[in-house]
Amino acid sequence: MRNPATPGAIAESADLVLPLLSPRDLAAAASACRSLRAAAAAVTTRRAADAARSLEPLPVPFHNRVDSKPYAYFLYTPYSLARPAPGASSSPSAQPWGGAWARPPVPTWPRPSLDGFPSTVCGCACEAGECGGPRCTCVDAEADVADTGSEGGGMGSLRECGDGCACGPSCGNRRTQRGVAVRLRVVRHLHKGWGLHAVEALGRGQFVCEYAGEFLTTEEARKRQRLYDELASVGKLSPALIVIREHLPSGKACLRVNIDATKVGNVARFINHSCDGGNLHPVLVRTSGSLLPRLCFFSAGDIMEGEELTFSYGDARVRPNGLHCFCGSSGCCGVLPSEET
Ligand SMILES: C[S@@+](CC[C@H](N)C(=O)[O-])C[C@H]1O[C@@H](n2cnc3c(N)ncnc32)[C@H](O)[C@@H]1O
Repeated sequence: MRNPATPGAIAESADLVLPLLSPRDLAAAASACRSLRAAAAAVTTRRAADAARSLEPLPVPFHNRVDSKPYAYFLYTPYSLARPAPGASSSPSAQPWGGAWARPPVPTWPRPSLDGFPSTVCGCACEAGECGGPRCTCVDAEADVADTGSEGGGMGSLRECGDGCACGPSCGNRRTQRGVAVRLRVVRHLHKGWGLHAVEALGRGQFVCEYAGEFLTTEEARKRQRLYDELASVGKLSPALIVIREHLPSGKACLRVNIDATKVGNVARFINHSCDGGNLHPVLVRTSGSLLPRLCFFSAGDIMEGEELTFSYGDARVRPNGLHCFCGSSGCCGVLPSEET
């Protein structure tokens, strides 16, 4: 029988356990012995190599020339998750990240029901290649953005095929459903924390990523926002809770969607604010058969290799404890817009 105290046996067990640990617990384990220190260092290196932990078609590495943080810790989801009902099993609290075993790329298809509601079975029955065309019932003639690269500011809208449609994963009317297919990296900034950058040049109107996280009720979103504001004001947290409001032509809010990517999210949680509107165009995507819309980002214009990806978080309301904005744009308000809950 193998001696469980030999370095080989320790390394084997470490590879099962260490990827589940938070950075603080990983550091504690590393201080126990030499073998664990080496195993923990390897986990850190692998975490820094892919923020998306093989859950996207391409890896998204961290890059830090500012301080010694190798990566940001959070749980990854490629698509938004409905928050479990009170009493039901809660959202995951740990997820293996940085193990030596090669995880087979997770298929981005079929996606689970995005909003936790049973999918209504409406959809199109187009012939192959006809989805998105004039006869496709998934296309909304009223939608204001066929041109998702419009630079007019505001939020665009788009309709895509979904669960109830006869088409499959390669359908041309599912541009936002195949994960992050452009090369990105997460770069450390001196004053803004992490930021998301393009590693390749992007053309205008290209799909970049969805803003994925936990769908929250408004009550829960308000509760979390209060806590996040407190922690952010003392520099202990970079919150990533976004509130989307859709308005009726009358101007009255008719739909509010809260997505929190702070604890569970995807690469979009690293997108910083820019007072000039940034280079990303937010688009609400409705998928046939799903009740909740998804927030997706398209490039608002041509984007250069290496450029930081940003969008406007909203209008800055000057609050005494509002965070300082470091977007660097010529029209910078000086204060980061904060969510009015
Ligand atoms: C959605 S997160 C963006 C990623 C974040 N920088 C990080 O390190 O995880 C939003 C937070 O990023 C920071 N941030 C975003 N845009 C900023 C800006 N223009 N100036 C200063 N800080 C910014 C603020 O701390 C804000 O609460």
